[in-house]
Amino acid sequence: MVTEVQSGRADRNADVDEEDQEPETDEKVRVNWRELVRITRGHRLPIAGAMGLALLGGLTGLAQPLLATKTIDAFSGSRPYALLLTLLGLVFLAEAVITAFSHYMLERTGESIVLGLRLRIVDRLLRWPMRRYQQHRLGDLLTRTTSDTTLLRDSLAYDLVEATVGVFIIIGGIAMMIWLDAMMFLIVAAIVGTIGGLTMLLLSGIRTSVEDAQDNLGGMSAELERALIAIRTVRVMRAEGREKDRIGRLAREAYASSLQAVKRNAVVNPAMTLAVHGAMITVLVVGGLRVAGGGTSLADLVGFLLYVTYIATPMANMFDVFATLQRGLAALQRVDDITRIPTEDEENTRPATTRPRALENSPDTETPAIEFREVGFSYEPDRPVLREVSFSVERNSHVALVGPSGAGKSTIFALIARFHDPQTGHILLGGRDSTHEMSVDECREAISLVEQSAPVMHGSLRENIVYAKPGAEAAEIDRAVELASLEGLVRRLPQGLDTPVGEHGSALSGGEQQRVAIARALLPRPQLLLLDEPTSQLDAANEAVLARTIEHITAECTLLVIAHRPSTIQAADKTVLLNHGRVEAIGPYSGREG
Ligand SMILES: Nc1ncnc2c1ncn2[C@@H]1O[C@H](COP(=O)(O)OP(=O)(O)OP(=O)(O)O)[C@@H](O)[C@H]1O
Repeated sequence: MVTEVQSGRADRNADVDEEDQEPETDEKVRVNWRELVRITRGHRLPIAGAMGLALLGGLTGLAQPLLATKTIDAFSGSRPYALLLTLLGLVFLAEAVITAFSHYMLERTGESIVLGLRLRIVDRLLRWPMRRYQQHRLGDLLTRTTSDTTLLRDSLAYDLVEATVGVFIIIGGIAMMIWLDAMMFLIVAAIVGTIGGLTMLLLSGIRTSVEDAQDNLGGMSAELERALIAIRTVRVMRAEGREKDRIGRLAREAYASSLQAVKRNAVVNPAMTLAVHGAMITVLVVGGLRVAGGGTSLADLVGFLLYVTYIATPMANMFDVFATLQRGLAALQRVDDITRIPTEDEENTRPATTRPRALENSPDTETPAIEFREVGFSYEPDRPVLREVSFSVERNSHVALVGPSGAGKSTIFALIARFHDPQTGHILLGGRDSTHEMSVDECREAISLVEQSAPVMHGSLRENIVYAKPGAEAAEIDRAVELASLEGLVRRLPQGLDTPVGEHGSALSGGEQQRVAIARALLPRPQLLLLDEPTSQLDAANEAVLARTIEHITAECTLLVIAHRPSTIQAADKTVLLNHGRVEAIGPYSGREG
């Protein structure tokens, strides 16, 4: 076994060297319209269907000026026109129905694309490696999940609809205009092309402004979240005004960036009005002269003008599409930046070398529940937090981890929970190298963790306790409640286990919150419980309850506790004294530890 472990260590060291050469840069990959098209994958059938309908709608629309021309011709030539007029009415109706349906289909597709994107963000955010959460602010992540995806939805739904329908109408309109009067079309194209080109140039800056605005919005949410989480401190320190100024500054920066985008966007409508009116007046003047000179008929001129007005709206929309596309790209960029980050599973691709052996089934009761062998770890290069840490926790024993603040006690828990992997040495869980022979899931299945600031979540007491095992039976819940000495609390609460505990468990005392977390941790019957004892002063009654709970736990499973109370240390079978990341002493309680 030792040889196996040692060869594993060599492998690991080789991996470390490799990782050292590959620092975590997270280079920003600039997304482009191709990515925007890529996210429509899986929705292409409804898009194609809606496009088909849009095409049909466009064709019925295109037929209208032609039918109108024919009707005018028939009317002025005193020929029967009733049939033509009925046909024109029917085509109008058909266009309305088909266009409405294709719009609905495309918008629905936009919504479902964004739904898929949101689910993907949530899934990935919940699976990041732990260190990644330190690199991002919570408020900003929430903004990316909500506000950016909404922006993207608006852009996608709008762009998909307008661009699809618009392209067909414009192409058809252009074809008809060329067919009616090619020379006049060239004049229109020159006017619209020049104004349009200049507008597009101006609009391309919108993306940066929107990205800046969304970044500032994310920053603002993060600052607001910081203030609301620490609201008691904010109020007692009378810092409301300062917080308002800080948050307000980011809000104003978001406003300034948005204003940049708005300014650029403001040119779209006047530019298009200018292009369309310019084209119409030119057509009227040039066309009028040609009708007077006999170069073209009045009906053809009316038809041509109708086509100019007909494509005017989709043309104007195309500029809007370009602007919203820039917005969509800015939002997609921010979404892409966080979904590109590999999840914990994607980082830990190394397969378990052998099937893990469930600790409880292990015939070898001599193997320690957990063993550290010369473990070295640092969060940042050149700042070692743990150095050659070696100790073991025997099965069904109670070991206290003690040492001054910053000694590395919580880091030991983080390594056992596989939030990070050691850079050197080995951690053996039930005799197996947890880093090399077990998957993250398998490691976490064997342990439970009660943090010092035990998070009690919004919901009922029951929901909190059954968190790790939602299908737990009443007897199992009762057992966990009893082990955590919570029977008294459950009896006292008006709705018993179904009483809501408030946001962050605010309806419970600190000691009760800790014991709820213990009950939650014990419910799935872990082999090893990692308990970070509260440092806060507990009154004698609460201290006695905690001591009793710890006694109960040791009868159930192996306990490794970060101990701050002499009573917890004294009750332990073994004490590991940690100082400056090194194990300074191991042995029974000596009085030195507290
Ligand atoms: N996520 C992190 N990133 C960078 N450094 C960290 C991180 N977490 C802890 N550290 C550093 O690692 C060292 C050990 O911290 P750790 O939390 O393990 O100590 P501790 O013994 O549990 O302290 P305490 O009793 O105060 O909780 C400290 O110097 C701390 O600043």
